Amino acid sequence: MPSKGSRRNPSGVHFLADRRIVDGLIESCPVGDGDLVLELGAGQGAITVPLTRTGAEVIAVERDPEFVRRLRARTDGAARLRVVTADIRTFPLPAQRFSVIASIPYAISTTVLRRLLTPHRTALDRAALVVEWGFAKRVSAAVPRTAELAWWAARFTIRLRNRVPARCFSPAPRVDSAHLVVERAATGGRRFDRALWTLLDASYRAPSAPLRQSAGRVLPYRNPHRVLRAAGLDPDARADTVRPGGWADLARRLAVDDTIAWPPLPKAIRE
Ligand SMILES: C[S@@+](CC[C@H](N)C(=O)[O-])C[C@H]1O[C@@H](n2cnc3c(N)ncnc32)[C@H](O)[C@@H]1O
Repeated sequence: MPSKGSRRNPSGVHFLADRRIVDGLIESCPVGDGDLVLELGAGQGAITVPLTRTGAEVIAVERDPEFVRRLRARTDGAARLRVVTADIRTFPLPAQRFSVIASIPYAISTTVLRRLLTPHRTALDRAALVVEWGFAKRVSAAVPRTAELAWWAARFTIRLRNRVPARCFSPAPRVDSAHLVVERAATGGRRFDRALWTLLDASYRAPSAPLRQSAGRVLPYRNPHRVLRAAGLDPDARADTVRPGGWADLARRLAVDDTIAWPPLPKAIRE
C-alpha cells in the first residue's frame, strides 16, 4: 500500500475489491471455532466481514479512527470480533497460538513480518497475507538473501501462492501484489534455535565463503565435512546458496549433540 495519498486517493489506502482474493486468503489459512485470528490493517472490512463468518475469534487492528468507526458500524453485533484502534507496529501480539489473515500496508511489510517471524517464541501458527509482489518474491526466495530471511524460512514455510493484480484493489495501486502463505514448520526447541541462529549469523557474515569455512568457524569439530555431508550439504558450496531446509537439517543434527554449548540468542531474536 503506497503510503502517500494523492488527490484521487487521499488516504493512500488500497482496499481489496475482489471477493475471490479474499476467499482465497481465508481458504489458504483455515480458521474456525476455537482459533484466534488477527487482521492487521483492517481498513473498512473487506477481509474482516468474511472472517466473522468463520467462527474464529477475530481481532481486527486498524489505526485510522474513521475506518474503525465505519468497520464497527458495519460489523455491529458480530459476536467474536474485536475491532481495535492501534498501530500494528506496536500492538501487543498474543502469547497464545494465533493466525494472521491480512492485506498489510506495503510501507511497513518488513516491520510486520519481523514482528511475526523473528522472535524465537513467536506464537504465530499460520498467515495468509497480501503483500507487494517484489517483497513476496524476496521473502519466499528458494535461497534467502540475508540471515534474517533464512531464519524465517528455516522455521516457517513461506510460499508465494499467487499474483494479486493491481486491478483487484480500489483504487488500483501502481504495482501488483501477491498472496503469501506462511506456516510454522516442525523445528526443534531452544537448542535448535540457538544452533540455527549461530550457523546463519556466522555464514551470512561471509556469504561467499565455502560452507566448510564459515559454518566450520562455529562448529567445535576439527573437520566439519562429515557433519555437513551428513546433513546433505556440500562443504564447498557458498554459504549463501544453502536452502532453508538445509540449514534446518544441519541445526537439528547439531542440536542433539550435548557437547556443543551454543551461545544465547541475541536480544532481537529473543524478544
Ligand atoms: C492495504 S490496506 C487493507 C485494508 C483492508 N484490509 C482491505 O483489504 O481492504 C491497509 C490498512 O492498514 C492500515 N494501516 C496502515 N498502517 C497502519 C499501522 N501502522 N497500524 C494499523 N493500521 C495501519 C491502513 O489504514 C489500511 O486500512
